[in-house]
Amino acid sequence: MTILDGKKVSNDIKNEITAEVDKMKARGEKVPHLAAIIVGNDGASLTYVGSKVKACERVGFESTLVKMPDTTSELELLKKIKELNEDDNIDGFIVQLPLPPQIDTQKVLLTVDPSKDVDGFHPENFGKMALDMSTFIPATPFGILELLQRYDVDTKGKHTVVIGRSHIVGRPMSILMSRKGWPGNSTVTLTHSNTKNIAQITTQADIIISALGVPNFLKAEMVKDDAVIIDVGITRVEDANHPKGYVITGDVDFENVSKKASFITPVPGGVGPMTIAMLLKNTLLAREQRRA
Ligand SMILES: Nc1nc(=O)c2c([nH]1)NC[C@@H]1CN(c3ccc(C(=O)N[C@@H](CCC(=O)O)C(=O)O)cc3)C=[N+]21
Repeated sequence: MTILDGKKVSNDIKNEITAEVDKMKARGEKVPHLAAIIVGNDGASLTYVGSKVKACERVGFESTLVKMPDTTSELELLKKIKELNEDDNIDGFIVQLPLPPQIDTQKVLLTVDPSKDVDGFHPENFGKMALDMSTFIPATPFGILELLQRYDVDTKGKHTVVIGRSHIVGRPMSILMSRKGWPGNSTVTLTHSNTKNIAQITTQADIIISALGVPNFLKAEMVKDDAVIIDVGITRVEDANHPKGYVITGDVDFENVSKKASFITPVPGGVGPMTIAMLLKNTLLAREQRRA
C-alpha cells in the first residue's frame, strides 16, 4: 500500500512555482497576484482562505483578501467582482463558497471574468474542460489528477467510481477521468444520494473518488482488494480531546480501507493541500496568459 502524500507533493509543486516566480522577478516582471473574496464568518471557510493567502506568501505571489460581512447583498458582491475583473493588478481571483442564502451563486460565478477564473467554475471554463480545450481546471480535481500522475497510477481502462456530483468536485472529476489521455481513459460511474445499493458499485471499482462529506462512509467491505482510494471528504468532527476542539475526518474509514488499498490518500494531508497548490498553479497560468 502506498500513501498518496498530498502534503509532500503539494510542497514539491510550491517549490516548482517558487522557481518560476524567481525567474519572473529576475526578468523584472510583475509576480502573479491572487485575490480571494470571502463573504461571512464561517470558521472552516476562513481557515481555507487563510491557507490560500499563506500559500501565496510562500511562493512569492502577491495576494489580496477581500472580507465582506454575511449581510452583503448580491449587488454589492457583484460590484466587487466587477472591480476585480477590471483591476489590471489582479491576475486571478476566487469567490469562496458557499455563499450566504441571499446571494445567487450561479449569478456570481457567471460574473467572474473567465480569464481570471482560477477556480474554473465559470460555465465557459467548465465547458472547455468538458470539451478537452485548454482552460483552468478546478483546483481539487486538478490536484487529484496531479497526484495520480506523480505516483504513476494507471487509470487506462480502469473502472473509476466517483461518489458525489457536486459542481466543484464530483461532476468535473467524472468528466476528467473519462477524457482521453492520462490520467483519464477510465470507465466512469458517477454515484450520488439517489444511487441504489452503492456498495455493489464501489466493490467493482478499481479507483474510488469519494467527495461526499460523510465521515467514515466508505468501509472496507465496500472496497475490493488493491483499489485506489481518493478521499476528498473533509468534515470537522467535534473532539474535546483535541486542542482545536475538532478533528478533520475524511469519507474513508482509513484504518481498515488502507489494509486493502494499493494507493490511498490520507485526511488531512491528501487532497486538501493539493487543492491549494493547484490554485497557485492556475494563478501562475493566469499571469502567464495575461502577459502573452
Ligand atoms: N471558491 C472556492 N474554491 C475552493 O477551492 C473551495 C471553496 N470555494 N470552498 C471550500 C472548499 C474546500 N477547500 C479546501 C482547501 C484546502 C483544504 C486543506 O488544506 N485541508 C487540509 C486541512 C485543513 C484544516 O485543518 O482544516 C488537509 O486536508 O490536510 C481543504 C479544503 C477549498 N474549497
